[in-house]
This record gives sequence, structure tokens and C-alpha cells, in this order.
Amino acid sequence: MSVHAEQKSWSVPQLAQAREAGRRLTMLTCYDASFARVLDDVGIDLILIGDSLGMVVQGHESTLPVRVEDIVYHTAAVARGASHALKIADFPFGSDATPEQAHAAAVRFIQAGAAMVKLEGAGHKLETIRFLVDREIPVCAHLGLTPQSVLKMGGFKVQGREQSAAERLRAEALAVADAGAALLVLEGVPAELAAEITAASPIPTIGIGAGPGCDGQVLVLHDLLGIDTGHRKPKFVKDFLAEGGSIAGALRAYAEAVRSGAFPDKAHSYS
Ligand SMILES: Nc1nc(=O)c2c([nH]1)NC[C@@H]1CN(c3ccc(C(=O)N[C@@H](CCC(=O)O)C(=O)O)cc3)CN21
Ligand SMILES: CC(C)C(=O)C(=O)O
Ligand SMILES: [Mg+2]
Repeated sequence: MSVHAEQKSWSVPQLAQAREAGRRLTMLTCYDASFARVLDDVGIDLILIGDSLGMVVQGHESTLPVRVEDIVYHTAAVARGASHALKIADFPFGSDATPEQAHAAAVRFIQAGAAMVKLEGAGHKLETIRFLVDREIPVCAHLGLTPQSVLKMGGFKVQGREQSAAERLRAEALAVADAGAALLVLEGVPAELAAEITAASPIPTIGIGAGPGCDGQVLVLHDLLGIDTGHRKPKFVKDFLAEGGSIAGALRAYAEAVRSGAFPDKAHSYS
């Protein structure tokens, strides 16, 4: 059952090595120890303790109500369950407003068991990325459809469709890598644009609703298991439980589909 024997524990430098070797990265969100064990047993590479927990665990309409304390609590739970996957803690809304504030939260995430922290956006966040990386904290950037921008965007809308927005996104992707980010999540971006950004990116990209041309993929765990969370289902969501037959089977089917490049297909991408 368990693949622990032949499985390595992921470190941050290995992300770039995987990309170099042409091995696609598998990532899923997870919020508790029991599911983390299953993800680890199946060999999922990266676990995101995402602020999506505000919607799928806490039942809110957006990710905005999530607090630092919530991410610390769930990161500690996940860390007790998973030892091989690289664990990434998501800064909740407002907790990364200044470099100093972000650093204080990041220290708590690392001490709870995260190996990397994730923040949304570029702009003033570039200074925060540099600040954290200078202080030995690995950073994952997140661009495109950034759910914490829901009020400004007027909903969860695909980003980078107009020429000017695409140009801005390309520039931001280069800027976050230049600031020191080691990984980049691209969310809700036309597949062609995400593939172009990936080709130009010095760091690995992980897509969600960003087509098959990224270096890896991420989904919310509840979506992969076909759980109705009471919210509108994004186009990129696929229920792998049907074909997988069991929870571990669904996770394996997802990992295989990501590694082979079969997921996402056109039906689960934006153009
Ligand atoms: N369960 C769940 N899955 C997620 O992927 C997810 C969350 N929750 N919560 C936080 C954010 C919110 N996300 C979302 C939510 C809705 C759409 C959505 O409905 N998008 C439209 C795009 C319309 C357009 O601009 O063309 C779609 O039809 O897919 C996208 C991402 C992604 N994240
Ligand atoms: C969907 C991923 C990228 C995320 O940020 C989250 O789960 O919070
Ligand atoms: Mg998030």
C-alpha cells in the first residue's frame, strides 16, 4: 500500500530539479492529518494548506474571513499526517500586508510544520517576497485569478484575457521569480498564456485552471473527490472519485493524469 519505502521527502531545491528532469509536480490542498496521511501514502508531491479552507471547511462565501490562527492550526494537523510531501502554508487575506507582518505569520507557519509559504499577487508583495527569502523562508507566488482579490475583480473571473492584462501577468511572473520566489501558482489564466509564462519562467509553475502547459497542477481536495461544497463549481474542477473507485484511487488517478499530461484537458481549461 504505502510507497514510503521508495519515496523521498521533498525539499525546496528538488522542485527545480523535478522541472529540469521533465517530471510534472502534483499538488493538492489538504487541511487535516488523516487526509494528509492518504496524500502522503499515494505520493502527492506538494500539499497546500490553502485559505480555500475558508470556503470548503468553514463554509464562508469567500476566503477573506480566514485568519492566521486557522492556517497555523490546519498546518500543524497536516504536518502530523504527512512527512514526505512538501507542505506550503497560504497567507490569509491581510496577513501579508507588510513585510514585517508577513514575516511574523510565516514564522508561525514554519514552526507549525510548513516548508514554504504562499502569497497572492506582485506589486508591493515583491518587497515582501524579498524580505521573507532574505530571512530563509521559501516563498511560492500566486498570480492570475487571486481569490483574495474577489472584491476588486467583482467575482472569481479568469485573468489575462485582454492583451494589456496578459502583458502585465507575464511581467509579474518574471518579477516574482526575480524577487526570490521558488514556485509560482497560476490560477484562472488562459491555457496559451500560462504555457507562454511557463516557458519564460525561471521557476516551476503550478496551474489551476491554467491549462496543461504548466510544470505541475493543483486542485482543491474536495473538488477532486466530487464533494458539493455549496459554491459554484469552476470549469477546471474534475471529480476523480468516479474513475478512481476509492479515495486513494482517486488521488492516484489524479496524480497519474497530471504526470502523463492528460489532466487538464480542454474541457477543464480556459482558452
Ligand atoms: N472548492 C473550491 N475550489 C477552488 O478551486 C477554489 C475554492 N474552493 N475557493 C477558493 C478559490 C475560488 N476559486 C474559484 C471559484 C470560482 C471560479 C469560477 O467559477 N470561475 C468561472 C470563470 C468565469 C470566467 O471568467 O470565464 C468558471 O466558469 O470557471 C473560479 C475559481 C478557486 N478556489
Ligand atoms: C487553490 C489554491 C491555489 C489556493 O490558493 C487555495 O486552496 O487556497
Ligand atoms: Mg489560497
